[in-house]
Amino acid sequence: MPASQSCDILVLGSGESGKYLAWTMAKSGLRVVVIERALIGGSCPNVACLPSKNIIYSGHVAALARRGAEFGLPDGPARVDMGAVRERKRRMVQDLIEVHRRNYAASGAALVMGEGRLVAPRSIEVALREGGTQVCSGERVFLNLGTHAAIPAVPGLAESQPLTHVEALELGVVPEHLIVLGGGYVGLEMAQPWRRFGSRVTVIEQGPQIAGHEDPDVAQAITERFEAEGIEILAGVKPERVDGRSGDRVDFHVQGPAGPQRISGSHLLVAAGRTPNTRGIGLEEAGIALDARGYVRVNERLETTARGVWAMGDCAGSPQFTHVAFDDFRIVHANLTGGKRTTQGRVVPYCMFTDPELGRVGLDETQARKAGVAYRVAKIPMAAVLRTRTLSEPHGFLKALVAVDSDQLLGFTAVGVGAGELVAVVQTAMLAGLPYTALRDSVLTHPTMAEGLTVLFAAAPTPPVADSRKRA
Ligand SMILES: Cc1cc2nc3c(=O)[nH]c(=O)nc-3n(C[C@H](O)[C@H](O)[C@H](O)COP(=O)(O)OP(=O)(O)OC[C@H]3O[C@@H](n4cnc5c(N)ncnc54)[C@H](O)[C@@H]3O)c2cc1C
Ligand SMILES: NC(=O)c1ccc[n+]([C@@H]2O[C@H](COP(=O)([O-])OP(=O)(O)OC[C@H]3O[C@@H](n4cnc5c(N)ncnc54)[C@H](O)[C@@H]3O)[C@@H](O)[C@H]2O)c1
Repeated sequence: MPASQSCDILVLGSGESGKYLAWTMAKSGLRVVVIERALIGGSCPNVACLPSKNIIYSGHVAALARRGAEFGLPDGPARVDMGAVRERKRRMVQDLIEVHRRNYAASGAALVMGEGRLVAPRSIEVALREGGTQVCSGERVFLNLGTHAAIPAVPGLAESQPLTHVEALELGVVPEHLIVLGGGYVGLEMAQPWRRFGSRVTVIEQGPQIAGHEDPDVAQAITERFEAEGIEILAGVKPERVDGRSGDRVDFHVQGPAGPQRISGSHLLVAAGRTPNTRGIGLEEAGIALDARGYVRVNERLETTARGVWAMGDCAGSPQFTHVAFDDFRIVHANLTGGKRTTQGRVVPYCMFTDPELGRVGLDETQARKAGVAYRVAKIPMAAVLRTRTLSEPHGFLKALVAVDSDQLLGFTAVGVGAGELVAVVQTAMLAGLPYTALRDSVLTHPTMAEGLTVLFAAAPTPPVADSRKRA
């Protein structure tokens, strides 16, 4: 390997945006180099979305097995073999890595394994994994650095060597009592499978509710289901101190509404937000400005403050979803090839893969009120969607916000089975500019979850009905 090499396109980080840019540009004939320190393909296939959904599904199967008698089968085995659960996940991850390797080979993009550090705006020194260093320079440089789990400044927390999602997804044992710090996406998605594998689980959340970015009825529906499974939720508590070591014994001291409280567990998982991987790698020295939270400062075309340098995905402060990181790639690619795309106004749906799932697109009530947008609400319980009766999964609700002075769809929230798939249906209608009545009046297949949208939108109050409207 040469001690230095130059190329047309130099990508630091092989995450979702970086790898697609690399493969696409290499296929168009450009010389492309990608520098990656550890995760071929980035977080999503290795340590985040896909392995977590794999483990979550094992938890789902365990929960169903325990409900076997309800479905006319003898009770399933109570014991879960965590080694086998982990093995299924590892096989999937390994297969995905192979798919990535093949994509690199087929595209012609070079993958250099090592830790990169900017030594000039468009030059990166790589501490190679195999030993030694190499300097790579690019005509254009693309940062796709991602984030890692933040460790809040709670006394004793770092010393307790808590698990993050990375280590939790590699657990080969069922913790006796898992304490989860943070009741957001990662905390909630990770709390439930371990409960289903047999752990006692306690979630500690400093905000007044779990799923803090959602309407209170969403948080309430998820809390009810979690508590029904025996997950203990402590919301609105202030973490004060941690004693002990995760994997052995941990004493978590919090200040709650009823006074001080100690939660003792065997393992501690931190799921309290993310920190960008931008520090200590020469970005600011190379003229690439960071914002106050350490994310790379970019404009709506994802250009950084240094000429010829772009940032994409989580590290650029984009909404932290793989589908957004992918769209960041599309925006940059479009602009490099004569198009004019920006991050402005894009519709970003998401799904939290708890059971019940939470799917959302557009505004919820809290956001609409805050933005001063007048709306009417259609809301039905999931039990009104007949498909949920066939599945014995009647929990949750569907809720849509529709404009007061038109039939425009403003937003949609689904809590329940299949929520993530339902969101795509409403999102498509929103992107097409369809009125809500188009979904209400469609002939949708019976009995599907999507059919529930006809029931939901039939429940939308028709203006003018003064007392069924809500105004900001
Ligand atoms: C547990 C968990 C579950 C999630 N589930 C979902 C989900 O279901 N759906 C969803 O849409 N989103 C999910 N997310 C969010 C999603 O994983 C991220 O938004 C997405 O992976 C970000 O992609 P990215 O390309 O920005 O960064 P990443 O995929 O993190 O890629 C950055 C890459 O840069 C490399 N790197 C960093 N610094 C250097 C350096 N100095 N030198 C060399 N290489 C470097 C890293 O090793 C990494 O491979 C989840 C996140 C977590 C933590
Ligand atoms: N299904 C998905 O799409 C999915 C899944 C996982 C993660 N993600 C992405 O990853 C991002 C990060 O997820 P996350 O769960 O780490 O962050 P988050 O922001 O979603 O949740 C963190 C939670 O921890 C709480 N918290 C922070 N500090 C605390 C403290 N000291 N004590 C108690 N509680 C504290 C916050 O109030 C918040 O509720 C998400 O915002 C999301 O974009 C997406």
